[in-house]
Amino acid sequence: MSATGEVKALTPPDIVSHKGGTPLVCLTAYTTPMARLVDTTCDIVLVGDSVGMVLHGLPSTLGVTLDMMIMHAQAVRRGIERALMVVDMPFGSYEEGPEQAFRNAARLMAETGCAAVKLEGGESMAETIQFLVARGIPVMAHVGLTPQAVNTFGGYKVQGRGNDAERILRDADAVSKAGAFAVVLEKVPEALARRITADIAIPTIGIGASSACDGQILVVDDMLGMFTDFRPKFVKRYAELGERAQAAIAAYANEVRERRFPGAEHVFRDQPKTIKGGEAA
Ligand SMILES: Nc1nc(=O)c2c([nH]1)NC[C@@H]1CN(c3ccc(C(=O)N[C@@H](CCC(=O)O)C(=O)O)cc3)CN21
Ligand SMILES: CC(C)C(=O)C(=O)O
Ligand SMILES: [Mg+2]
Repeated sequence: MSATGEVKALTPPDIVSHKGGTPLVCLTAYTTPMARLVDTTCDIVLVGDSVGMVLHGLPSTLGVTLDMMIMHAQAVRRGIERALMVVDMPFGSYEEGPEQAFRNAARLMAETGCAAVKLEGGESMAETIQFLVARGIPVMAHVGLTPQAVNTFGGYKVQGRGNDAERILRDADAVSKAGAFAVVLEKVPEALARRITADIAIPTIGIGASSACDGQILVVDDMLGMFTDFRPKFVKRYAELGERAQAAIAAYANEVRERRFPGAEHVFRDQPKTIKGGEAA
């Protein structure tokens, strides 16, 4: 807290300082209320393009637009005080080249107040990352399983097994040298995650990449048991909010059908009772 009572927000250099130290705690959020819950305990809040699958029912992240990301990021911004807020650049908004990436990343920052952007890709995106960082846009990279390339991979498969490990290592090294302040490592074998984490200068944030990483990230709806369309091996359910919600909805339906809801305490009468202070019930 500062003298004005404001909480100091974490910055990309604060995140880098965790390299090799206390693991970074990261979760997604797409709405103001969830951002408030996550902000109190997490270092990084990611407005992920997973929002398309989790909240909009899309079959992949490929249909997510920049306007969708801006709207969710604006909502999340209102719920954040302390955590570093990062927004995913959606498919098609950065791959053409550094200029396109800068134009759209600048829009994300200007219109949402986010502190950084995330984009998928390794060696092939190094030039773009360098271009953004040199112009004041902090970048989080994302290598290994990059979901926007699901059609190229032929599914959400483990990346970097066997001889393929060198490719992921080169990708992680390239984004680190290009100036990214952190890199998400998704669905890679533990030994490779350990090697990359030891080799590169920036924190590795794992999702399905073992505890060898410098931090962890999950989709918050997955770990709360609110998104049940698929359940990758790397997700641990810390709650079953989906089941709890289903049970509450069923209880409401029963009470409505049996005329037990609304009850006397939920009903307005013709003559309001005057309560002390003059407020009518
Ligand atoms: N809710 C949610 N959670 C995520 O982690 C997530 C998204 N959405 N959307 C964007 C990407 C997609 N990701 C995914 C999606 C599916 C699997 C998955 O089903 N994996 C299966 C095996 C699939 C295969 O081998 O083809 C698994 O059991 O891990 C993994 C990561 C990670 N991201
Ligand atoms: C799972 C994280 C890393 C992500 O990219 C997303 O939520 O879109
Ligand atoms: Mg994403």
